[in-house]
Amino acid sequence: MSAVPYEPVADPQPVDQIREPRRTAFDRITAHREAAKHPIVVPWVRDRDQRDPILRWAAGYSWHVARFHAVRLPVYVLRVLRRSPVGLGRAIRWVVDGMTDSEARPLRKSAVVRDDVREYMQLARERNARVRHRAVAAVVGGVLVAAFLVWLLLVATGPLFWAGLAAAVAVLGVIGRDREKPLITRATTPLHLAPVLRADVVEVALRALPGVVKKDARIEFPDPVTRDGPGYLARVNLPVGVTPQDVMGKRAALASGLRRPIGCVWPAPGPHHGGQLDLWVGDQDLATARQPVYPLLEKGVADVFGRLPYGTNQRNGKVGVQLIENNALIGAMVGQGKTSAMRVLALGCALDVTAELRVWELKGSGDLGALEQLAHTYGSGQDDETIRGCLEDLRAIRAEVERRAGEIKKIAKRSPEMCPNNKVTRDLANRRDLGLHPMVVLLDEVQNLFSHETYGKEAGKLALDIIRLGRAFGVMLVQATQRPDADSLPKGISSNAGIRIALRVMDDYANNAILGAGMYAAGIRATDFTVRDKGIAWLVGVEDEPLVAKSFNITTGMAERVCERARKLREQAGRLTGHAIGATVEGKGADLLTDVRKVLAELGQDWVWSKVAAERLAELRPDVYRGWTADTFGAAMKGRGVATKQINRTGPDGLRHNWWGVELGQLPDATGSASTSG
Ligand SMILES: Nc1ncnc2c1ncn2[C@@H]1O[C@H](COP(=O)(O)OP(=O)(O)OP(=O)(O)O)[C@@H](O)[C@H]1O
Repeated sequence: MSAVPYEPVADPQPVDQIREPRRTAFDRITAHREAAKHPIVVPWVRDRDQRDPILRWAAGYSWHVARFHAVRLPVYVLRVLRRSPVGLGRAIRWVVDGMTDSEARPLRKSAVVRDDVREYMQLARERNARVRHRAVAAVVGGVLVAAFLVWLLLVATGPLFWAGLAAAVAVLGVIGRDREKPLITRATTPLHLAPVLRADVVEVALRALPGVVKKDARIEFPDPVTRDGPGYLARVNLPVGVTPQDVMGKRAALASGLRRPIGCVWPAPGPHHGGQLDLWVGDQDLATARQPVYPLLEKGVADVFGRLPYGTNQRNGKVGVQLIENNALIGAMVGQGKTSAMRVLALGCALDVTAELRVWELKGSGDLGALEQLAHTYGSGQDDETIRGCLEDLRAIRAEVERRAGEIKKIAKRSPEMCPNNKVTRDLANRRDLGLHPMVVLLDEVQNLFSHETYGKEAGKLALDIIRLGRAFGVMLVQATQRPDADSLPKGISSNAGIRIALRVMDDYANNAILGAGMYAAGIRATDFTVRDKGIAWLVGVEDEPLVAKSFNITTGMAERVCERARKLREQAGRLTGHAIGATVEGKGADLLTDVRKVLAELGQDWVWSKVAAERLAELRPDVYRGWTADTFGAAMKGRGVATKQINRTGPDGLRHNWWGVELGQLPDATGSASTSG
């Protein structure tokens, strides 16, 4: 940082004695010229993502209201009929009362009792004048009513008569309505509307925080409280020595002082100095506020090198997460939305056809099952077999990181401009020949891996190596855990994760284990979230400052839809690999291993080269295997746990070749127990 140049001021003055300069017309014009221009059309009308949900809501709301009242129409008719005689009585009474000036009658009586002739005469004159005016109005009204009755009884026939009668009854029903019981039932009960946030309310709430603001300490509002998105922003200069973190640590007490739900109250450091607080108070609790739908649900693709859609913040603004060159750790108590948070990131990766996904959901719930159709490796379960599969995959990924490091080194030597800082770039990732595409490894309920008696230790070491070394080479680990303790989450793993996401956690230990040391003390507390706050998390490492966001709520059905679209995109781009190819085969009602056995039986051999197998499979079931190459076959077999190997045999051409293929002995036996080798 360069030093600020110092030039002595000719005539120094203490600043507190300088008078506020007078603003000239030029100053004011300049201020307007530099002023932020308000948009001509309100932004939500132009933004499809905001406009469509509002229009959809308006249509849905109108439809609900229309149906609600249509069903109750007969009840409304009965109510009006019942009240119409009362209405007739009321109308006659109004006329009589008006013509006799009944409202001033007590005054006239009082004047008579007091023998006050002058006052009585005065009141009598006023009554006569009033009654004269009212008589004119009554005559006009009476003529109109009489004309209406003549028309109704003598002229109107058929539907016109009934319509006229209904209108007359409706008017009388409305006049005779009971003030306690409305004629029309409400179709909705609006939410309690939050009161406007005022500076004095904020000040009272801040002063009431236990042990934060001393009595008589000054609290200032540099700007007036303003409307900011769906809430209010109060910028506060806290008393000297008090920090925003002191307030952030007492969010629940602050919410109590403001008389709002805690999910509406979001204090954060202000932009100008260390004692400034930006208090944003939402109209609605973040847990219940309406959220835009996942933007890539129906169309669009993502880029792992850019920001992947994650969710929305308190202001309903979109929050994206940049995974490339990062590793992510997600932690929370059971059932708060860890897997959903992981899934929303995974869907983004799925929609980048270049990204290879390796998915290990180590609970066995199938929550990430939608990704199976496009994942290079996939496992679901907490049994030893799945954990071992995951470990083997980590070994392969570790080796892949090594290979990529060598590849990058070669490229950097050959043409340094292609990989600045010795890192994978989008251009390098797009080149298939280099194999430097993004590789995203999802490990859900990772505590089941790291605390495994046999495989846990090695898995922890491999994961740590991958986290430390893989970033620059496009390999990223996204892990989720519900137990961030030392046994279940090796220390280096949490401290090396660049992106940390904490949904509701139990205590400060878990909070800091996921978000990083000191976060709880700094007021970044995922302990403040309640059971209702599903999907809401503190995110660290996504922006310069920690932020709160709610992940897009994606149901299993939505995830399936997105993944089906992603699989098609990958098929078109020829980017389906490994397990996904096997899954596609199964999706078309075939079983790869059974078909390979058939091919071997047809050939009368106990081995087959991949190239030959691909051709024979395509003849066997063209709808499933058409277009397969030796590589496709190798990847698909690997996805089924059978690695191809080099087989040195004489072919039908009489020549000997050492090509890749599989042997019958490698295939799992009929009972399904794998006898994998190679
Ligand atoms: N962004 C969200 N908005 C609304 N509801 C959500 C959101 N994210 C998750 N949920 C709800 O929270 C519940 C739990 O989600 P999820 O299975 O992802 O949690 P989890 O922490 O992985 O649970 P477990 O510990 O049991 O695996 C689900 O019913 C889901 O609908």
